[in-house]
Amino acid sequence: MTGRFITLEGGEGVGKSTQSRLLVDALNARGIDCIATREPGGTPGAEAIRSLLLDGDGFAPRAEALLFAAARSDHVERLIRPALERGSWVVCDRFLDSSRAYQGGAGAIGDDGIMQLHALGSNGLLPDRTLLFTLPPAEAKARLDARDRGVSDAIGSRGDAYHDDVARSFARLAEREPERFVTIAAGGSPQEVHTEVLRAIEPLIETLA
Ligand SMILES: Nc1ncnc2c1ncn2[C@@H]1O[C@H](COP(=O)(O)OP(=O)(O)O)[C@@H](O)[C@H]1O
Ligand SMILES: Cc1cn([C@H]2C[C@H](O)[C@@H](COP(=O)(O)OP(=O)(O)O)O2)c(=O)[nH]c1=O
Repeated sequence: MTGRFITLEGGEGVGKSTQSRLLVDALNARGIDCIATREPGGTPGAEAIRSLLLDGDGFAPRAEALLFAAARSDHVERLIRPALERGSWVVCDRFLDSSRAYQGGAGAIGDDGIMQLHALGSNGLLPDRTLLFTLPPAEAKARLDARDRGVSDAIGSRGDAYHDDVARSFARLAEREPERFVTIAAGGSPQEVHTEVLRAIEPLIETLA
């Protein structure tokens, strides 16, 4: 029996990490073995690549896309696939669709390029369900200001036009793959958003019965 693979996507500050924690706790409480992980990161090698990508001065667009794909490859091979194969569920804060939105749609690479890197790097692994959180930019910014006190990383600090493009790219992906994506308005309280998350995941839980 393989586990289920759930990813959380959206712009910075929409509440992905908060919802990831709530979801993993809820699944564990139902007796479902489940791990939380994140991208870029999740393994020692991928966390090292995360620091290169986010804490430095940045890379040329193709190198940036390759580094995200390389981090993902290590993460899939060493953590995600083994967990799924032993029957554990995996909840991942960002995954492939972040590369499609940030490097593919808003960046210079395009969707085909990102999907080619993913085919090579991670054997094309796709999530069973992807939750896309949406929030008006001003609300996301207020949450980020409170969390990070004005400090942002190499990608978060790109301008509003870039982040608007990212949001449009995410929306297009969700439109194109309605069977995998569920879009969740993230403006409510953490508990209200969590209720919507559980509603979106319920069909996967029912397949276990
Ligand atoms: N539903 C919510 N309403 C208000 N604040 C929230 C909500 N969800 C998360 N936050 C807060 O907003 C900030 C960003 O949330 P976080 O989960 O880190 O977002 P992300 O992982 O998408 O960047 C954190 O300080 C978090 O505590
Ligand atoms: C996984 C991934 C992340 N990113 C970016 C999005 C974020 O700006 C950054 C990861 O930071 P993260 O810590 O996830 O940001 P936040 O919690 O604020 O949402 O890397 C990409 O550009 N491509 C990718 O494939």
